[in-house]
Amino acid sequence: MLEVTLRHGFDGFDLDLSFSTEGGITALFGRSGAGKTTVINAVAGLLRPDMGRVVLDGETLLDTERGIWVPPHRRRLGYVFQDARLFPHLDVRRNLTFGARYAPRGSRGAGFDDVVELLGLKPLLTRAPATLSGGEKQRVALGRALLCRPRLLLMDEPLASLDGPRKQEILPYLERLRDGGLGLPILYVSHAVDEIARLADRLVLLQDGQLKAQGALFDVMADPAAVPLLGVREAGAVLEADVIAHAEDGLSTLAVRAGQLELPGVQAPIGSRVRLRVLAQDVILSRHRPEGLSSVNILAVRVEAVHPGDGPGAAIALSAGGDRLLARVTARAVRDLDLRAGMECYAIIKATTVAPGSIGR
Ligand SMILES: Nc1ncnc2c1ncn2[C@@H]1O[C@H](COP(=O)(O)OP(=O)(O)OP(=O)(O)O)[C@@H](O)[C@H]1O
Repeated sequence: MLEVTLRHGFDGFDLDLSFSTEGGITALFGRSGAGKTTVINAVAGLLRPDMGRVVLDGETLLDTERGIWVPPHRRRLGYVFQDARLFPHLDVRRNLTFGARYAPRGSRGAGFDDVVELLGLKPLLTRAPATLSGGEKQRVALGRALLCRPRLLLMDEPLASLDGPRKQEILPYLERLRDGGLGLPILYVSHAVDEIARLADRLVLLQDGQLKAQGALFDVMADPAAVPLLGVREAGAVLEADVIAHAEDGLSTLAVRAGQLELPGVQAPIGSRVRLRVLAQDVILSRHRPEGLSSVNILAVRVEAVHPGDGPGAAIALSAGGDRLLARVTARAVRDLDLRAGMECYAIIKATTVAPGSIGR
């Protein structure tokens, strides 16, 4: 749907990359200064790169070789930035209808009522921006962007200025947007791995202006080569699970491909599908099925690859009945357990976080 090739130099910084998306939410991840905003600006038309090509749904927005450059206001893109940038003198309703003015005549997409419903804006319509919380402001900014009926939504760190609880408040709305059938592709910049693990369908990893990995979220998150980029504490697989039962003691049973897991604090209803984030540092490997452990979350796995790190650690790519997992163990454990590709062993999962929502489109 979106193809991006860019080359651009600032003093002391060179951007040179190429990636494509396939709809859904594509997260652009990289540490500060990796070039994420530069990419967004080039796609938006706010930056004219030295060389590049941007094609959206078959329409060329930029092609430096052929001298094509569509100005920003003709690109039909929506933006949501870190700060909501609402018009302070207009109430929420008028901020929203301002967006609708920019919708091309006859364009298809969500209408006012749909957007108000999707983002839960009804109680806010008569409020002034100054009276809204940060999360509420971002919901209005998102609504305004949707009402322009863009072909692509660009979101640059939309949650970065929010505190933890406000972030949690807005995430379900972004999930609704992803799953709600609008079919609007989103390029989503973030340097928060938890946010990306929860929201993204695809992941593009940047470092120092270069592309380091791109692909389906499940694949990139479970790729041992991505560990240094994501950070050893944040790296870990994301997988889908079906909620099967909730027990009275607070544990819920979830099914993944390789078996069942018992997890606390699962709010999602029985029958729903959730995302599990399993940090690499929360996976322990054993050659034999362990017995008498306090953890009941043990899956039979096969070692796919052993990826030594620069330090004392190693990342181990695992297949759990087709789901991908990632474990981080010491180089000494690799030797002692004689971990090799193809080996069958057991993964003990110490902890996971659970997010509602479906993926796998
Ligand atoms: N207009 C500019 N002039 C000169 N250098 C720039 C300009 N814009 C960006 N840069 C440099 O390009 C590099 C990438 O910046 P960019 O804002 O794209 O990174 P980022 O990944 O979005 O970072 P952050 O997460 O901190 O926002 C940085 O080194 C930055 O200083």
